[in-house]
This record gives sequence, C-alpha cells and structure tokens, in this order.
Amino acid sequence: MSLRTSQIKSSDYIGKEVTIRGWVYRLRKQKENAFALVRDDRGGVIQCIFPADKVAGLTIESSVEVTGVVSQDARAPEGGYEIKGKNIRVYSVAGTDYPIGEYQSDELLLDKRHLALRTRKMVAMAKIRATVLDLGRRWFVDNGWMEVTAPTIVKGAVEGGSTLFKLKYFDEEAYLSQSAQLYLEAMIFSLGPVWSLTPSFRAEKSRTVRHLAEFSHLEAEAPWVTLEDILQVQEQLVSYIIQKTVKERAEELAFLKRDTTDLKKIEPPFERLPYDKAIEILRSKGFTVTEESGTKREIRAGDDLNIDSERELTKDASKPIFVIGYPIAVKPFYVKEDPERKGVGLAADMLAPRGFGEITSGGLREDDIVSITERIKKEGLNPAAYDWYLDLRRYGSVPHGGFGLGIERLMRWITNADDIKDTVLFPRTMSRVTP
Ligand SMILES: NC(=O)C[C@H]([NH3+])C(=O)NS(=O)(=O)OC[C@H]1O[C@@H](n2cnc3c(N)ncnc32)[C@H](O)[C@@H]1O
Ligand SMILES: [Mg+2]
Repeated sequence: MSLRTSQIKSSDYIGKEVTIRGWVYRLRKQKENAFALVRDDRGGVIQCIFPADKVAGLTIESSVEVTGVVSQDARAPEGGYEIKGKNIRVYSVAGTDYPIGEYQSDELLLDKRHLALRTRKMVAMAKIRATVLDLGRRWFVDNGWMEVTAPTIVKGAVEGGSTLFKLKYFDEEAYLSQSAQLYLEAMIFSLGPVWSLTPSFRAEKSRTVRHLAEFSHLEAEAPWVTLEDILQVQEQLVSYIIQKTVKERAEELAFLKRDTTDLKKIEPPFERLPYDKAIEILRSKGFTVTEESGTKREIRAGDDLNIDSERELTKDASKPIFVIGYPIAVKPFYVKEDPERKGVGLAADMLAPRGFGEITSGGLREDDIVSITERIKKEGLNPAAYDWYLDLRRYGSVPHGGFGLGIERLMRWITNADDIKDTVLFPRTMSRVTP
C-alpha cells in the first residue's frame, strides 16, 4: 500500500520498508548515486537515493513508484528523512523539455498554468484556497444558512450592462451571470437565509491586479434583516475564515512567506465609516479624482470611491472598514434608499486593510415595486427581463438584504499576493482564456 510523504516523515517509519508514488521533482546524479526528490500527489517531497545506473533514463516529472527503507539524515532536504531506494517502477518517462524550471516569466507560467500548478507556490495557494472555500461553507452551515444554487446563464444584468458577457442561448441571447443575488432574493421567501458559491462573470475591460473576468462569488441573502445585521454577518464570516485559515494553513502561508501577525488581529467589530466622513477625510488630504475628460479635481460628495481612495482610507487600518451610505446614484438599481436620508443608499462595501481594496459589497434591497421599477428603468435596463424579479415585490415583499464576497479578493489579502491571478487556478482576464 503506498503512503504519502507526510506519513513517512516520522520516527515510526525509520528502518521500515515503504512504497510511495509520485513524480520526480528534482534529480541530482552523481557518479555512484542519484538523488531524486519525489513529489507525492499532495505536494509533499522526499529524497530517494538510488545507484546512478538504476535511474539512468529518469527525467523531471516522470511518474514513479518507489520502494525503499526510510532513514533519518539531517542532511536530507525536506525535513531530514530519506528513502534508500530498493526498487523503482517508472509509469511514464516525462519529456526532457519540461517547460517549468527554476526561473521563467510570469507569462510562461500562465501559458503553462496546467503544469505550473505542480509548483510549490501554486500547491500552497491551491491548498489555502480550498480551505478558504471550505471555511466559507462551514460558517454558513454552522450558522444555519441554507446553500442554494443559482443559474449562471441569465437574461439580465445585476451590476450594470457594461460588464455583461453575451452568449447565444439556442435561438436567443443570454448572458453569463454577474451575481446570483436576484435568484437568492427569490429563495428567501421559502428557505430564509440562503447562501451560494457560484462563478460570476464580468467583462472587465481593465487590466488590474484586482479584477478577473471570472471569479468565485460567495453570496448571501436573508429576509427581515437590517443593514447592521448584514454587516455583522460579514464581519463574523470574514473573521472566521481568516482566523481558521491562519491556523489550518500555517505551513502553506509560511511557505508563501506570509507573516500572519496582521491577520490574527482580524475579529469583529470592523469599523463603520459613513461615506460622508470618508469624503471629508479624503478632502482633508487634498485627494483628487480624474474626470472622464482627463481633468483632475478635488474629490467631492457624490463621487464613488475608487481603489486609490480606498487605499488612502485603509492604508493605516489594521482591520477592514465598512464604508456605509454611498450615494444611491453610484449604486445599482436594487439598493434601497434610506427613507430618512434622500439620495443615500442603505449599502456598504467592506474594504480590506492596507489597501487591498473592496472585499464585499452588500446592503438592503429596494422592496417597494414602484421604486424598484423606476430604478430599473432609470438604469436603462429592460424591465421585461426583470418581470419575474418584480414578482418578488408584487407577492409578499419583505425587508431583506445580503452581500457578495469575492473569494479571490479575500485570497489576495490572506496570501498577500501581488496579483489576483495568483489566487485562482486558471485565471480568466481580458487577455487570457486558456489553458
Ligand atoms: N449578492 C450581492 O449583493 C453581490 C452584488 N450583486 C455584487 O455583485 N456586488 S459587486 O459587484 O460589488 O461584487 C461583489 C464582490 O465580488 C468581487 N468582485 C466583483 N467584481 C470582481 C472582479 N471583476 N474580479 C474579482 N472579484 C470581483 C468583489 O470582492 C466585490 O466586492
Ligand atoms: Mg462592489
């Protein structure tokens, strides 16, 4: 029975004969002996020593089954354990032109992502990502939220028509979903608090380190909630994911050289910063924005916040900041207007500390059919595509709200990755749709 290297690296196995299966990760041949670092299917590596002639034709990434006796030697790389090889079975000899080596360009690593996923960095990233997804699910399940699955082929925009991917759907036009939100709103009337993890698509015509064309979207929606309820759900969820990821993936975070001292401080409550106060802070710092015409001017009330303003607001923060009460004009049609403050939306964005930018957007939804119909029209959307959605206001409308969290945005913060593309296995951007 074959074992994984993590099992073998213990004093229990010293002197025992074991079998491991994996791929040749590094190969050093000397006159007498050859030293093969074999990587198992979870990325663990152990040194295997053979007489040089026994592994003559072996190449990097050849798939092998090694049998031998475990010994301990402080000089052995990867933890001081090694296998003195007795037998090696080669399943497949890899081509001698394996393209992933010590040093290569980011572009090549993206072009060969299907192979680069075998590198230690991407194995660590993939394991952290799997844990983040697992923890997101664990939090919702443990707190009584119901998982639902929304469609990803839809007929309407949620976040504005400019970032829709159009597709030919049999004899009609359809789009790839930007967000599951509208469907989650349909499910709260029978399932209460619901959540989903779906791919969301945005035809972002911008090359930034924070945007993907396809991202993993963790969304939630609940009936009978206030904006404060929605903020508390988010800060508990994000704190839970971060605190447990720091513990459960300490080895991988260490491999990525991520000092997690700052992440250990992430716990509720997060700061609530009113939008007007945020603008005041930015104006006091002489913050400027560039208009479409290219002219620069001082930021003022009514402007949306961009990454530069978010960075300025969070650069010295040790915990996320909720910016609350954006102007309704810069928010989508579904955002509820504050009945006490005309023109102000009951919405909030969660901004990660240290300039990592927006992690979530959320808030209360407009639950009055006349108001939301007007807002759909005002946004230039075709009300016919939302007739089913308006039924949710026609039949039993209730105060409700929710949020969307970008998994890759959260991952970029947790791993301190330079680029959001590093946090996803097969990134999709404006200039990349393969492999
Ligand atoms: N159920 C909801 O209320 C979600 C809501 N309809 C929504 O889609 N909001 S959002 O556009 O701000 O996107 C939500 C989050 O989704 C992430 N997001 C949003 N767009 C992207 C892109 N292009 N790439 C990566 N991540 C992205 C980011 O963290 C945002 O805060
Ligand atoms: Mg947003």
